[in-house]
Amino acid sequence: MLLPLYHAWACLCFCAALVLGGYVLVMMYGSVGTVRRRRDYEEFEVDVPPGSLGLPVIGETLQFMAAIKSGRGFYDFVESRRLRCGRCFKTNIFGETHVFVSTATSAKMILNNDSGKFTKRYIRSIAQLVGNQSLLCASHQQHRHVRGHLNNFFSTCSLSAFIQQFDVLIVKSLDDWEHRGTVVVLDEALKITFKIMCRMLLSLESGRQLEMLQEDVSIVCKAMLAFPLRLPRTRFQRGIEARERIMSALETLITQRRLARTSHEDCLNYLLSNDDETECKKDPKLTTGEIKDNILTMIIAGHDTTASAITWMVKFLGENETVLDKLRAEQVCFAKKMSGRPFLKLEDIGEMSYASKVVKESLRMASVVPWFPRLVLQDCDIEGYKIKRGWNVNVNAKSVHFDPAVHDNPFEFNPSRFDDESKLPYSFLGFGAGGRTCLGMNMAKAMMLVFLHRLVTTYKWRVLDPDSTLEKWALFSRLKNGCPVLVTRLAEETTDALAD
Ligand code: HEM
Repeated sequence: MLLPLYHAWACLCFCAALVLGGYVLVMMYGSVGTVRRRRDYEEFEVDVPPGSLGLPVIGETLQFMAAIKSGRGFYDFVESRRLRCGRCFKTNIFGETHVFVSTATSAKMILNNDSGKFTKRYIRSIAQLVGNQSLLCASHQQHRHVRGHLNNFFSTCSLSAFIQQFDVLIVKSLDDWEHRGTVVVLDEALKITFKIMCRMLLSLESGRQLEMLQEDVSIVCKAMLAFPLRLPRTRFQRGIEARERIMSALETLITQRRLARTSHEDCLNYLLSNDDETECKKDPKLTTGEIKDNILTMIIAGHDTTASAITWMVKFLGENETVLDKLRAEQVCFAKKMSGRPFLKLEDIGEMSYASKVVKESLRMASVVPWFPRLVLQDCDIEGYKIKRGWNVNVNAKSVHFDPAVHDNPFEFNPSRFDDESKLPYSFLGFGAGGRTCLGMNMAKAMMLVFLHRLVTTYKWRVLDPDSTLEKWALFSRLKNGCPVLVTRLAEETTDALAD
């Protein structure tokens, strides 16, 4: 998840390296002919994955940057090499060897990590922003400890308490869409998911405190894509300052909660309530530092991803009338069934069979987190090739999602492909897999389902701009145009007809 960020700031280094690159190239190899011989030699190595390491120093960084700049995203870069070299290939980006794998079997081996040969990449500048006790940066031991506590909170029973709150918030947010006519879905979804995350984590719903937090989180997110230069007014330094403000606001909130001993229905309350329990040597409570770093991590990891996923889902549905009709029929029937009961419950979500497949199919097609980077800790074999310690291996989720050998007609938006429960394991990687599977997976699915239910039973919409260009240098796969749609309220006769 962090590799794209690393590449973002590394691109600045790269520009400087470009100037030096030509010089170094000539100095190191003397002539272009020598460079060619080196590349030819690499291609004939038998036991390492195929693929070119490109030019000395700069590798294939130029091509990588061009793919990202094109707006089609990094997938183009990976896909052209996959077609040429096969499902396991190597390249060199920003001076490091990267191996890309795109089979469900390799995904299983790397993400499950039973051999302990892989670890999530640690990037110092990211750790400075989210905190080194964050799940994204913690050591193996600390990760297990923090994850254990958070897993308990994210269990189904906590989710059940939040469904109604999601629903109230979504109904309120969707209420004024019809008066606006044109709505940019991504902008609206970002507001909704930020509020939901802050409600669920800290019981913050509105007011100046929420606005300030949103501003600061956005500064931290932008800093993740910046060159990590700690000079006054640099983007990175502004991110560090925003982090400090967030930490201090969380510190105040935690102190107030401890002093007042008031109870709230939120994640912070859950983590602090462990304060009262007898100290357990095996699994001690989370420290204030761990709590603060991970609240920030969850806001960052949860709101942008879910908002992007919602946006793609609205686009795919808007462009696939048959699927939308089938979904609307399911949801309108459902709405009639629960008439008299104003808000949704966890059990309702469990009954939304087709809608759940729509969510899954949207995540497959969108591949919001397109690849998962890991660092190789020991030499190993993948797909019959030798992989060296210190290399990066990337599980290329998007290629698995679009592999015709795994998913029939992969470019068709067809939720019914998930009717068959016995699908190849690890063929759907929308939330990752193994010990690093998305912590908020169930929560994200629930948010998407509640949103979907309210949207399709209240509105019809038309996608105004079908452009699928990706936002450049965004944290996740986000639509550049944000998906503008024209919204109109559904006529009552339509919903009545569908329910009959
Ligand atoms: C549709 C929305 C979401 C998508 C597509 C998504 C996707 C992912 C993926 C693919 C990973 C694994 C990355 C890897 O293995 O390298 C991940 C990790 C993570 N996600 Fe999500 N996520 C979503 C929503 C959320 C939400 C709502 C939260 C809120 C808690 C969240 C918190 C996290 C955290 C903390 C991690 C790191 C887990 C760890 O390393 O142990 N995500 N997410």
